[in-house]
Amino acid sequence: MKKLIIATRGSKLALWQSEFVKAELEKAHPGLEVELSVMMTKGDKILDTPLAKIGGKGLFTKELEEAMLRGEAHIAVHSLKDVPMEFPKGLKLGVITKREDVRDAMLSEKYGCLEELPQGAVVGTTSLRRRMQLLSLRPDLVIKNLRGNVNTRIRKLKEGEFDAIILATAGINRLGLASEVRYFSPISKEHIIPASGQAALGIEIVDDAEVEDLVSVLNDADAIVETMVERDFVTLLEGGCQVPIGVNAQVFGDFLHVKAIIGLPDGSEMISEAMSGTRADFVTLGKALAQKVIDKGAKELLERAEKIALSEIF
Ligand SMILES: NCc1[nH]cc(CCC(=O)O)c1CC(=O)O
Repeated sequence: MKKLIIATRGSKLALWQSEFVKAELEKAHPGLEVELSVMMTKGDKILDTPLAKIGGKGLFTKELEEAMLRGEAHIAVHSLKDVPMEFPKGLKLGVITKREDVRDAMLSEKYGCLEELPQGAVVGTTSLRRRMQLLSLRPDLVIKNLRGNVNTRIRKLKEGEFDAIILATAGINRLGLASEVRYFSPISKEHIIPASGQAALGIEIVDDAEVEDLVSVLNDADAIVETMVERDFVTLLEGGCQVPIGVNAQVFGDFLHVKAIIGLPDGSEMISEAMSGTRADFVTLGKALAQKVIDKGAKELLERAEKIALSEIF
């Protein structure tokens, strides 16, 4: 193969991620030409509705997948946390890359960190996972919806609509945006558990051995182990992004630890659990943790969370 085509969204973060993969592939395979094919997805067009209401995951990938299935592109680079668990026939998850910083972060023009936010401060996020964990720490906060790509969200912060906003540290670091705001403060995983797959890239590929072989140089063993555990956990809970689920696994040498939290969007009821094992347990640990929270009533709680999310919040 001489030329590999990457289907990509046009947002700054998507372009950064696709350019990164292009550069890495061209470095690993001298002589290979990699080209970006930029397209709009439904998720890029609908900017004013919370994602939980319009179907969430899949919204940002469908058009890219269609291009691959038509043979117009070979791969698509996604933030793994936005990648659905199942793929259309003919496509698969070919690569999981090394993770950036997995933590969420608080950005503000006025306050240095969560602890400094005054009573009743207005915090922007549309993620139910972030809303739940923020309100459980600080029930006094006022959570306001905030959509749009990373750059749009920072612009809205600077326009003064919010005292602070919450974004993934990975996106800020990749785009080099930390200096755009006065305060940028990553939030400890003890306070906010990140989303499944956060900070890794997932490369979706056409089911073709040559393509798979070319892109496989970007696989990261630790990221594969960690995100497998996280994705298994979410799959067993049948949680889309309409439901508040935080789950994060981390390997330390041969040791593997995972913790998760699920609950109601206002943080008033939550189930939180953790488990440890060895690295080799990565095939079972996510499922085992899911069973543990299911035994504590997680499915019923998530059903209530979903009803509340769809009816009351937005
Ligand atoms: N939901 C959108 C999204 N998908 C991936 C990232 C950031 C990068 C990453 O987590 O890999 C973001 C923005 C955000 O949540 O702040």
